[in-house]
Amino acid sequence: MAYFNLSFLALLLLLLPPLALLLILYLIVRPRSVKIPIKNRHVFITGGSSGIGLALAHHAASEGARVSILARSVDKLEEAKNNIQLSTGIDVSIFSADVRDYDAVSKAVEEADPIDVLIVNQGVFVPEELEKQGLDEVKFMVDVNLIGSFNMIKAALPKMKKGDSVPRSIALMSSQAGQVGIYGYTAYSASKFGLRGLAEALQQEVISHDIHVSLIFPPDTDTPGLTEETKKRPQLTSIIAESSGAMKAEAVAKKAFDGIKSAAFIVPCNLEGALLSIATAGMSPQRSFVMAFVEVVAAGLVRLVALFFQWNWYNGIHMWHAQNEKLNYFRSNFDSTALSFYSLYFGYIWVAGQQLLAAALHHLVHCKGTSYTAAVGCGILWFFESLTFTEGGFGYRIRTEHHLAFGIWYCLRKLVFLPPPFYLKLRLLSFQGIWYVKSSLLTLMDTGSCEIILRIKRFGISGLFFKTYVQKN
Ligand SMILES: NC(=O)C1=CN([C@@H]2O[C@H](COP(=O)(O)OP(=O)(O)OC[C@H]3O[C@@H](n4cnc5c(N)ncnc54)[C@H](OP(=O)(O)O)[C@@H]3O)[C@@H](O)[C@H]2O)C=CC1
Ligand SMILES: CCCCCCCCCCCCCCCC(=O)[C@@H](N)CO
Repeated sequence: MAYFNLSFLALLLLLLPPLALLLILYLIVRPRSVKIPIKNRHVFITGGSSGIGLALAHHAASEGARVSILARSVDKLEEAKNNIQLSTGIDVSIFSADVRDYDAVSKAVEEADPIDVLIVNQGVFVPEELEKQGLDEVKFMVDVNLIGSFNMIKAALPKMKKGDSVPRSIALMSSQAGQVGIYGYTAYSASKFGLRGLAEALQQEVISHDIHVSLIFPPDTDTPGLTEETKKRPQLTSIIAESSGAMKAEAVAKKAFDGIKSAAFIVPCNLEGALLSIATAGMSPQRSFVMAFVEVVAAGLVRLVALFFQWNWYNGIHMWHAQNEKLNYFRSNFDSTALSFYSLYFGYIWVAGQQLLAAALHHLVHCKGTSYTAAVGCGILWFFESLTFTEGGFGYRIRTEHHLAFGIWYCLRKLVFLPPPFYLKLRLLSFQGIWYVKSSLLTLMDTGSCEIILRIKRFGISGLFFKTYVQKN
């Protein structure tokens, strides 16, 4: 009995602090939780003719809202209007305006019904390193994403304040790149970080009018905008952005509306987004006492996870540059016709030396017999290849086997000895592999002094291999 009482007491003592914290948070979180209705309300979406905005419009219509969309292209607006009407039977009002043009935006708001839910979603993104990017593009992103949002909100606010006594919402489409700066997104991230300042301050200004601000943070989302973007996105931007995966526009729209309806200030869209939101909670309001509890309790741990992400990203950036340096070295050496064979020859010796050194170091550090043998084996194969490169058949026989052995050894080495990000390293590896094959072929073709016969031959179960036979004229 006494034993039971004691353990009961211990349990109570253990539970008391978290329960007390929950209670305190329940009492203090501000602004208070509120529900924003969508059905029969007027939802106005900028950038509603494409991608996430279009998915938001569909979603709002399917929940029985009256929907208006604003964008520049009338054709795209008409098409969106017809699509939504066809699938939901809801009539959509369309407004053609550039958010950068305050007068045009005011006119649209004037013509529209009073707005209950304003979703400022328009956005443009042209990723590039700042050094290469034109200032016109920087200004373009800041103008459309940030100043355009100011124009829209400033135009809509007076009428929104005067509405009936039902809670209203202003939602802003940010991006996970608006929570953490990402390589290639200096201007884009800045424009989206700007929205956060706008939103935090605005919430304090409009709370007394029962208007509630939401900030939505999607990861990469499959939209026409993203398709365009990925055509010119720096490889590193993609590698880092991929840490958060990709979503469908409909899924983002669903998360966005869940957030808007519960008047959440921060609206993450996936698991990484939830982590990111806890890591960057800062001084943002939090209406949910449960989420507030998670933020308080998990803060230290999530910060640690964030630092691991940074570790991963900076390693990726470092490796990418190292790889690029090698690439440039070979490229510049391959350019000259006379030197091309020799540079390839020296290039291989150089790599062979590297491999042998790596193998030796590896052995010193790990003392693992098998990987040592494989590594040395590969190194020797590299070396042989470099010696026999200009001799024709022999070199290429070795090359085939060496590629297989090298590939397996490399994968094993990456898998066993180098922890995350495995996929990142594999990417760089395949990048390197493809480059080796491509550049050697290109060089040989460039010289014009040799005849190339490219044969694809199947080796039993080992798959497809490229064999190149070179003969000097
Ligand atoms: N796709 C993604 O990976 C992610 C996107 N986001 C954000 O989501 C939002 C929507 O992106 P997404 O759906 O991919 O983009 P899309 O390019 O597919 O669509 C953009 C929409 O904005 C409109 N628009 C663009 N410029 C203006 C302007 N100056 N004035 C008025 N309307 C304009 C476009 O119409 P028109 O050209 O006719 O004007 C279109 O309707 C953006 O704010 C973006 O930053 C956030 C995270 C990830
Ligand atoms: C505790 C820490 C957890 C960290 C998880 C971090 C994941 C961050 C990835 C950032 C992805 C940015 C995508 C931007 C997409 C976008 O806006 C463009 N496609 C343009 O539209």
